[in-house]
Amino acid sequence: MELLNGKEISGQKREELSAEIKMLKEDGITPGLAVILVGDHPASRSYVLSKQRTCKELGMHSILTELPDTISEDELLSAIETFNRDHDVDGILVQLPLPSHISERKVIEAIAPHKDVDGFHPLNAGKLATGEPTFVPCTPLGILEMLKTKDISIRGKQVVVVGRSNIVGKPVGQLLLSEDATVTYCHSKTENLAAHTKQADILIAAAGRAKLVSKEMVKEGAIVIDVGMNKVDGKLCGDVDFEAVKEVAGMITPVPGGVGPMTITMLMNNTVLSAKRRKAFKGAV
Ligand SMILES: Nc1nc(=O)c2c([nH]1)NC[C@@H]1CN(c3ccc(C(=O)N[C@@H](CCC(=O)O)C(=O)O)cc3)C=[N+]21
Repeated sequence: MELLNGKEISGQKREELSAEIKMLKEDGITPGLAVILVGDHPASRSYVLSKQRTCKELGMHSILTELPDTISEDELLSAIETFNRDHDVDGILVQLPLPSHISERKVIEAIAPHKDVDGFHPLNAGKLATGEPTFVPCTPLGILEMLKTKDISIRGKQVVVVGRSNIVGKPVGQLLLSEDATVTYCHSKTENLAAHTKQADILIAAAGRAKLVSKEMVKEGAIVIDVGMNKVDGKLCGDVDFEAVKEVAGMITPVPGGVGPMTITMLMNNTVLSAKRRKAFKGAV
């Protein structure tokens, strides 16, 4: 078994990004990311701070707007609109989840699609589905980056995705389909889950259920990617029973230190991509 070390793979990618950022800055463009955090959920705050720290480390410009959870939907929408108009902001991220009185759909649709570095806007989701170049959600992109860095072949391989969320499950399947994988989606209503997961050359667990994937569900030598972020007894725990599954998997991502760091790196990647488009546009006028 080989460990797929997200921290290490992230480090290489961050060096590449840092060089690109340096070049953009020489041309007078500093990639800028605006993050909006509503409320003070401790986990959300810690993720957001980690995004801010990474921006700083890479020499990017970062803005954090913190709003109380009593804010109205309209006030949040107008904060987004301000960043839509701000020419120094290349990427806008509204940290999810949002308080229940605010519609996530409306908020995501308010972000200008060309600044939607999360890739959550329906226009960008549609482009991913039709195979047009677009902002791809950061976790799926991070998973692809890991597989490519490790020279893991995707073409013709059986990929099984457990989970069908709009932010991970659905887009990761579409992304790997565009890389010529054969993709199966499983979810909470799937009958005989293990029969499907046993077929996987690449198994992606993104269901949000601690230790859902047991050793019996994994084929010998499979690549196992764990997207789970569950809190169990105050400890972070993936969707895969790591200690057992590592005995059969060919490669496996740990939690923490696997997909999480890759997600943040690809958020930086998408913001740099957006800044490069800004530069191309600036060059054209
Ligand atoms: N609009 C929006 N975009 C997001 O991308 C988004 C979001 N909302 N809401 C919440 C989720 C969660 N998420 C994580 C990213 C990195 C780690 C991460 O780096 N985790 C580390 C450490 C975690 C720890 O130790 O607590 C690791 O896995 O090694 C975790 C979680 C992004 N999200």
